[in-house]
Amino acid sequence: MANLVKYPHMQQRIVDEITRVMTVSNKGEKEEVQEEDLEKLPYLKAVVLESLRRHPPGHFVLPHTVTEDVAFNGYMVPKNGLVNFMVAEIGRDPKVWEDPMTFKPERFLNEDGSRVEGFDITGSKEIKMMPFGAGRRICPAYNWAIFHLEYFVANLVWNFDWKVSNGCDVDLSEKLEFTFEATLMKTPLETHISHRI
Ligand code: HEM
Repeated sequence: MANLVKYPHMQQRIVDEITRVMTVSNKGEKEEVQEEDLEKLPYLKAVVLESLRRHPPGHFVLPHTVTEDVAFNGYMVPKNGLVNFMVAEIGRDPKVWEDPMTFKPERFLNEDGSRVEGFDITGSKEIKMMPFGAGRRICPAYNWAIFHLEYFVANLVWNFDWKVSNGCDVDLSEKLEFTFEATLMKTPLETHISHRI
């Protein structure tokens, strides 16, 4: 949501995309964006994926241990050695992502923007980002979480216009909160919200 407040053209593109697939009821009321509508909203999905890449809620997965000595890329990880993964760094690797620090949802879309293309969040073919981990211990709720992110962002933006508060800017810098193992905004988001008619 912070990126959609900072970049109003992205917020508007989601609204336009929803407008194309939604109907207004015969009472003139807006319908709620439903689960079955979400698959017709590729730009919305791209925004959610880009958020998970650029601002993964956890910068690490749960710690794992190796059950035997493992030689990997010239390193030896001894049996029972604790291994963690730099989730945020993986998603911001300039060797893999062009202009990685820029919030650019289009990177997940095909050329004409009609679908999310060539990307597998489970990392079963290749790992370019892993906000939910990867492999056997991947977050079992990853599909559920993505569905809820799409559902909430769609309805929040469809019903309300989110703008920066007077005199404020959106600061996207992060702070790690080890108590909850989560990443929070260093400066909490302040917005002005009005009903979208
Ligand atoms: C955006 C939301 C979420 C993110 C980014 C996320 C991310 C993660 C990550 C990184 C792991 C560790 C994977 C690993 O160790 O390799 C994990 C594990 C797990 N997550 Fe999530 N998660 C999310 C939402 C949820 C939700 C909503 C639930 C439950 C309703 C959930 C349940 C679990 C469970 C049970 C595990 C442990 C799996 C295991 O150790 O086998 N997660 N999640």
